[in-house]
Amino acid sequence: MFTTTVKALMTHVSPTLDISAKCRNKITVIGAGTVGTAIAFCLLAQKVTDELVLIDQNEELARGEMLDMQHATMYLDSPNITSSTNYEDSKNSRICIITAGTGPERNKIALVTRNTEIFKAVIPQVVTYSPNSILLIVTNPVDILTYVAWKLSDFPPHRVIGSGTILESARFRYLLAQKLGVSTSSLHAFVIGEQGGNSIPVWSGVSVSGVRLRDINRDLGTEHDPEDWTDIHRQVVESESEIERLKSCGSWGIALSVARVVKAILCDTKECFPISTHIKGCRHGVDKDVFLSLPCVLGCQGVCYIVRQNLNNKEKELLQQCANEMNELQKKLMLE
Ligand SMILES: NC(=O)C1=CN([C@@H]2O[C@H](COP(=O)(O)OP(=O)(O)OC[C@H]3O[C@@H](n4cnc5c(N)ncnc54)[C@H](O)[C@@H]3O)[C@@H](O)[C@H]2O)C=CC1
Ligand SMILES: CC(=O)C(=O)O
Repeated sequence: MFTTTVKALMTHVSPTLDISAKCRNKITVIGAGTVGTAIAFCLLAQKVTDELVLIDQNEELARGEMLDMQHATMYLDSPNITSSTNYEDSKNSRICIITAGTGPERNKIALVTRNTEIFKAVIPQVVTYSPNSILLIVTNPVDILTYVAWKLSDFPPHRVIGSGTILESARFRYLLAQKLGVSTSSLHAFVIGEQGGNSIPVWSGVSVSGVRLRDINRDLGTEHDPEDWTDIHRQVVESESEIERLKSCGSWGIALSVARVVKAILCDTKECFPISTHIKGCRHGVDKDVFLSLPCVLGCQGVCYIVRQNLNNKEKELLQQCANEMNELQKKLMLE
């Protein structure tokens, strides 16, 4: 390992540490496509990790992305970046982020089936080499694939997280902030439930500096609202297809969102994010083993708490409906 030149240059003082004995923030990103690479780059640029592994079945792609990032390491405090097709290289990761998947597919059940097959190849390998890791699923449809990852890994639910509606919530906050003329950090607003068209905007909780907009406008987010604030959620839902039309797939929004989630876990910040989690038994009347988004407090163990939002009856009803539909779809996968 130590070449003659290295030995001549430095005196070796400490014993070489077993890799697992080091204090680690090792992150593995599986899927070195557009989204996986953007996530990897954000993690490095924001100095969330200094040890990153890129895994993809396409060896050349992963290597190309690795080299490109390695060439920037002098500006990134010299992180350790590797690429591989071999999961052994992901050994002892703290967090494994899964973005591996197939290309766009309009038929949801066909997409779920294809990506479930990919997960059957990926998840057991991740579990073998990083049995104590936290899984962070990004591949779409993200909620049901988070369930698939939970089933295949047999990890406790707090260690299986889906990016869920984190991006929808960021888009919601951005558009609300634009309309209100305040910064995104000055308002609170969540989109919960299932990622995509069935997502639920929690209008009853939208607030600026603690002032609830519903206390000012009782019809906010309803069909009776003359100001038509619901249009904002419509724009949130349409963002995915609009970006897909314009640049094939969004990457920066999801990448920065995921980087914040990873930082919350590694640094045990207890920050709150709308992410996909096992919501059975939360107090909104869901009794199915489904993964949907609710605001969660994240720390070094993964999901520490699910925040009990004061949802109104309509919002609870939509969440329960989502859970029932998700459960029906899950049965078709026969993973029990
Ligand atoms: N949850 C969210 O909010 C968002 C989710 N996504 C999803 O992220 C996923 C990735 O998107 P892109 O990066 O644009 O796709 P992409 O096609 O650019 O990358 C996917 C990568 O997965 C790799 N892959 C496929 N099967 C594999 C296997 N068995 N083992 C290892 N690697 C494998 C492919 O070689 C490819 O490089 C998609 O499912 C997309 O819908 C994208 C944006 C936001
Ligand atoms: C691709 C996707 O999930 C989105 O842009 O919301």
